[in-house]
Amino acid sequence: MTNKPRRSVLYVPATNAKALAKAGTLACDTVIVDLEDSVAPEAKAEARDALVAHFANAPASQKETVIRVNALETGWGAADLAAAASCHPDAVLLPKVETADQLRSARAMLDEAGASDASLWAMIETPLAIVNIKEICAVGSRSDIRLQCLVAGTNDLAKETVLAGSRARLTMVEWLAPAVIHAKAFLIDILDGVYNDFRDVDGFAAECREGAERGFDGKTLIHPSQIDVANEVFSPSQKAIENARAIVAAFDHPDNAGRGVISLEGKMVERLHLEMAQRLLVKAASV
Ligand SMILES: CC(C)(COP(=O)(O)OP(=O)(O)OC[C@H]1O[C@@H](n2cnc3c(N)ncnc32)[C@H](O)[C@@H]1OP(=O)(O)O)[C@@H](O)C(=O)NCCC(=O)NCCSC(=O)C[C@H](O)C(=O)O
Ligand SMILES: [Mg+2]
Repeated sequence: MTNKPRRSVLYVPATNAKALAKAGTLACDTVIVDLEDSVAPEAKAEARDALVAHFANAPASQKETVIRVNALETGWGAADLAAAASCHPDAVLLPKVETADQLRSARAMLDEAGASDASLWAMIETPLAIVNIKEICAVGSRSDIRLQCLVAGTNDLAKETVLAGSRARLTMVEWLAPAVIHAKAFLIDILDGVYNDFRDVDGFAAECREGAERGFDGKTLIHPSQIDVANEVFSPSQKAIENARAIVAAFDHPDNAGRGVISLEGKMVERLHLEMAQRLLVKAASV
């Protein structure tokens, strides 16, 4: 887990030069340049060339940049990883991760290619990934692997599990709950999946709020119109910030020195709440 805000994480197909140029100007926290599902099989080589050209020419930016490669098991994965390594992104996102060995292999290839500064991210989007989530997180959180973020792949998970109908989102979050729990246990960030109906602003906002309540650190996005809502929902609210400041101030008061529990506005507040308040203020300062 880092203090980096990852409220709004926008996918951009590597083949879409116009969108790539635009992405650098947008208010999203992170951009994922995609070589995988948004690129047709016959355009994979062209996408790789476009990726390298983009990184060579893009103006320097403070925005976190991630490259999603094709799985190493495909015919494109190794060449994608080599191209990604040459771009020196902040992270490489591996799709369809199902075992810890896939993380070890990708880490070794990146290190060998001189990209040991890039961290790993992993898509969780198949039933086997959920089954193996503990091992994926345990190995991934080691300092020699540096798995920083899990990303829910809700389209692939729906395809694999044939989720459909009015309760599909509810069932989806039940499927994803083990990933959220293990991400928290191993201090790895976790991002919610995409909302395909990008014209449905209310539905998107509702899904963001639900994801935040369930413990996701941010939302993956497919369209610029989704950025502002995600930034707002995944930022600490003004009310939460004021409450956190009041807790910190109360514990700083000389009358409360050495006390483990105090009363604040009619509520019991313990030192664990102080830690939570401090963490929230750090997060608020980072966005
Ligand atoms: C979904 C889209 C194909 C829609 O594209 P389009 O019809 O061109 O949208 P608009 O005309 O409304 O675009 C308005 C302007 O915004 C720019 N734009 C659009 N999308 C992006 C973007 N993602 N990043 C940056 N800029 C973007 C357009 O260029 C227009 O600009 P301008 O003309 O200057 O006003 C398209 O949005 C799109 O391709 N989105 C990303 C799709 C993608 O990457 N999919 C893969 C990731 S999803 C996934 O695979 C998740 C996971 O694996 C799973 O299993 O769930
Ligand atoms: Mg997917």
